[in-house]
Amino acid sequence: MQDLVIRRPDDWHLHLRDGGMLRGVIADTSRHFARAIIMPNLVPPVVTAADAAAYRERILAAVPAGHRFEPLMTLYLTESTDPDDVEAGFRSGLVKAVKLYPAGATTNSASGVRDLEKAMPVLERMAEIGVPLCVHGEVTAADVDIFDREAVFIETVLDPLRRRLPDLRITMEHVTTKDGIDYIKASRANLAGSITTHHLIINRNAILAGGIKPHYYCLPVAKRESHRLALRAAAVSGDVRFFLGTDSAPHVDPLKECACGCAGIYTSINTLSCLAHVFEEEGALDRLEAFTSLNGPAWYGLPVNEEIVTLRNQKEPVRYPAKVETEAGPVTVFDPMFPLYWAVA
Ligand SMILES: NC(=O)N[C@@H](CC(=O)O)C(=O)O
Ligand SMILES: [Zn+2]
Ligand SMILES: [Zn+2]
Repeated sequence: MQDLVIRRPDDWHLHLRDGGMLRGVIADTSRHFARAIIMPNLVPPVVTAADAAAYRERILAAVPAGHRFEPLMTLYLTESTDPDDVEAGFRSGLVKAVKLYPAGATTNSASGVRDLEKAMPVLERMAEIGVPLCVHGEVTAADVDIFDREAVFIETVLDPLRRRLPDLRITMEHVTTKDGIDYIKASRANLAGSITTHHLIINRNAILAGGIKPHYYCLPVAKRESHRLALRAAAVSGDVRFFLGTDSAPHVDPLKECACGCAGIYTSINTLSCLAHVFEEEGALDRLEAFTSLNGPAWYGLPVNEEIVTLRNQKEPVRYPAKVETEAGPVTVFDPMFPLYWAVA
């Protein structure tokens, strides 16, 4: 038996939803993670600081007694977001980042930004006062191949935006390509990237080979193997610009197992076991803590957690449920397709 002791992790990209789903999934995060950047893509989205304050209260009310968990709130950027509201929310400590969803890019992104020009006043204010912009980095043009959407976003949206507002701090969330990794590595400042658990484990074969597997479908969609290897290399490198954002995104099974299944993979419950497995495979267990617990706080300007968690390498595979039952319905848990031996003690 081998133990690995790390500072308690944070999740820098998480979907908790609301109501019965929130109540059903929150414990899987708050059991292991101290904090999480909470995605604002509810229906309707979290657009104002008042919305974020109310959502934060609903999250805290759902955290089980005895768990300590701090939700880090974000605002959903729209073409009519008020710069003063963002500034007031940020200065009060409530709002940690603003999230850019290109309209139609992903789940619940219909109210996202169509014309970035319209959002320039708020982006300028954010650059001025240091509010990070989290981006879902995919273009939505129908003529761009879905596997190229991240690379095209970098070239046509992200890079021009960074040249125009070099002081804007941008988190490229759920990076899925070597293009994204290389772009972040080449940047001098003000750019970082989060990487999900599942994109370190699956490539697009998981979705498409041997039958269509909706529980491996998420956005940005998993790419070919060379990209997965680039993500792994970045995650285990210790480079401060890369950190964990699980993008754990629960949907009830009926909404995934149908003719037009929605995007999202639920990993909160077994993420740390999966990550320890990946880092062990890469001979980088000593850098797991940087990825899960150090680099994210450094980027967001927050203290690292003082609490620790112990990961224990056990003989028997870790047991976790195939589905989480919530009041909203069953949610299938990410299956890495290999047994996990690192348990959170
Ligand atoms: N990642 C996903 O596949 N889905 C997310 C949205 C997102 O992060 O793009 C969701 O809200 O379900
Ligand atoms: Zn996204
Ligand atoms: Zn997400």
